[in-house]
Amino acid sequence: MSSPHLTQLRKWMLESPPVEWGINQVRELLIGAMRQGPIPQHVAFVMDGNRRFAKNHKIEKVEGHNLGFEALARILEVCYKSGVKVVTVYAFSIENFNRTKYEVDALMEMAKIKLLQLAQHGELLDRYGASIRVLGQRNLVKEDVLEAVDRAVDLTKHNTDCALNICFPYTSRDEITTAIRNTVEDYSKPLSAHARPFSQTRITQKIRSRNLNTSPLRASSPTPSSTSDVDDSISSSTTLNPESPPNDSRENAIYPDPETITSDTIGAHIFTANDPPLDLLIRTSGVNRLSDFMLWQCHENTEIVFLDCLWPEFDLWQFMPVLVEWQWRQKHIEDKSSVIGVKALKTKIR
Ligand SMILES: CC(C)=CCC/C(C)=C/CC/C(C)=C/COP(=O)(O)OP(=O)(O)O
Repeated sequence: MSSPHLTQLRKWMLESPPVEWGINQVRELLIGAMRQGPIPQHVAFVMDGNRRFAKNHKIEKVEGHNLGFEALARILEVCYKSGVKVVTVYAFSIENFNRTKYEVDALMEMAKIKLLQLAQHGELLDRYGASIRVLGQRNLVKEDVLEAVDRAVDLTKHNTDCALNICFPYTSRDEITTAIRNTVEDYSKPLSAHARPFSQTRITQKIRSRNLNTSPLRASSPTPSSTSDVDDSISSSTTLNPESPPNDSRENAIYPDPETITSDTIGAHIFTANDPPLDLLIRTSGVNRLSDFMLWQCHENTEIVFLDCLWPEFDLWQFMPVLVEWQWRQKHIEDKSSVIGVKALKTKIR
């Protein structure tokens, strides 16, 4: 039998109700088995290889992207059912604007239609309590697409158990730059009277001034010290009068001290600030690069996995071995840290 006939026969068999039922049972069983172990809380996907898949199957590029969307819907179900809380996907890189107008328009149209479909006929998202969030440069997206995207976000915002982060249009460098810009903006604003942290110096001055007025030990009070007004969390341009209300005029303004900026400060401005740390990042299509995705989120224990299959082919069967390996490594990390913990305890006891 010729190959197209074989493909057709295979498709027909796989789609027949008893075979489909059997496959679904096996899927449920495998997901149930995976749930017995630790589950990554945050998984990211670079959904690569849609056009190559289209080329291999002699279909339109746009059809390849459509099949890519179906693969996303399938794997979302697997992830949420397994217990993953946040899924982040690279749907459109800022670099993708360099593709032909035809393809960019098709991808934008797809985002518009599919996201609304996902949110409106929300069996999948509502079943798992998942909300849609869109991360990226909104100002690069046309108004009509933005409206649809915002509507999809709005329709699912009541869901708080899980999340689908759609990076669109996104690059990590842009995300990090935005986070730094926002941090600088925050640090350029004077602290308002109520937002000011308790300054050690200010408190000391206040106590001293009270003592000067009321304490019988006034004469023995130490003379005002030479401590500066600037403590370790704020910087000021003038000396504070402890009794005067803080004044936010330009010259009296107190600014947050840039020395207090840490990676946590920048991290709090990153798009995924409130999400669990990224446990697993998977890229399909045999390309071993991050392509400016999740550069900030990848930490010392993020597992990065490159798979050869093309994104439209990606399903539970490709995901499961990755997850099992992640669980195995997790166990290894836990064992290692408990050995270190025991060693540290023994050293302390000695
Ligand atoms: C709105 C939404 C969530 C859409 C999801 C649809 C989807 C899978 C989008 C990915 C688009 C994209 C640029 C994929 C990369 O494959 P490629 O086109 O670079 O393929 P290639 O590597 O074979 O050239």
